Amino acid sequence: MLVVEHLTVQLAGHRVLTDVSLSVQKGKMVGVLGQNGSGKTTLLRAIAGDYKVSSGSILIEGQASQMLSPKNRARKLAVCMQNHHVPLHVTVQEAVKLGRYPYDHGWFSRRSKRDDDIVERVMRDTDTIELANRLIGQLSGGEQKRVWLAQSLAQEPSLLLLDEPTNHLDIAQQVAFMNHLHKLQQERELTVVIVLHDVNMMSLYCDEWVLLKQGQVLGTGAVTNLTESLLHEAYGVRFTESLVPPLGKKQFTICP
Ligand SMILES: Nc1ncnc2c1ncn2[C@@H]1O[C@H](COP(=O)(O)OP(=O)(O)OP(=O)(O)O)[C@@H](O)[C@H]1O
Repeated sequence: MLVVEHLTVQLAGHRVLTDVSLSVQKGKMVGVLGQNGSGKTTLLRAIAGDYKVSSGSILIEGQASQMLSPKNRARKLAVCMQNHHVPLHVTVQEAVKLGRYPYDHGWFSRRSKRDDDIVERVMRDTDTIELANRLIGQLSGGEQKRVWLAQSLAQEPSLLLLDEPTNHLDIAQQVAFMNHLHKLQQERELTVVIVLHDVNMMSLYCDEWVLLKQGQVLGTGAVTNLTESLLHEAYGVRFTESLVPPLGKKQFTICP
């Protein structure tokens, strides 16, 4: 579904990503990990077509990302970055409707019944329907994040790129957000690439991981293959790993 091969990206004359390769199958959720400045956001932005690629290739459903028109790209992939633009004065419903822009035709295009149905459906799926008439500026951080997820889903993407979507959320809100995302991923066979700082959250919800260090891939694989020694190599911090029996998932404890 997504294939990145030997990707190198330079920004302001500095090489930020070097020879990055990864491939993500349809319907899988991949967690991108790594220290601050290791290149996680740059990788997402390069996949989203925001950055020029110095060398290598990015294929989305077999098509070169760079060759897609902005509207075509927006029908295939939706992006929710850390610094998501927040129009505080619009209602939740208006904000979600903006997600239908890839399907507009011309300047004065009218929204169809299908557009309205999709907006309603994604608002139900993300538990934002009750907030429909509230102003964005009056929502909590967690509620706002669910609205951005709804807006992204309104694009009907097959690929969703999320940059630290649970940042600044309390534990309950983090779990609620990840549960929503996981359910949607399963139900719609959504492919998700998600940047997370929380290794344990990644292990609980993702199918695979990619670990970056100084713009290069230190390792990648199924969640069960992530090890304390790789994490130590990436972060310089010691971890001990344990298996949570009912879930069959690894969790990592920091050893200061
Ligand atoms: N537009 C830019 N121009 C020049 N350098 C940039 C630009 N954006 C990022 N960088 C540099 O590229 C490197 C990787 O940045 P990036 O934001 O991708 O890291 P990150 O892993 O997402 O970090 P964080 O966890 O702090 O969000 C950093 O050294 C950063 O300073």
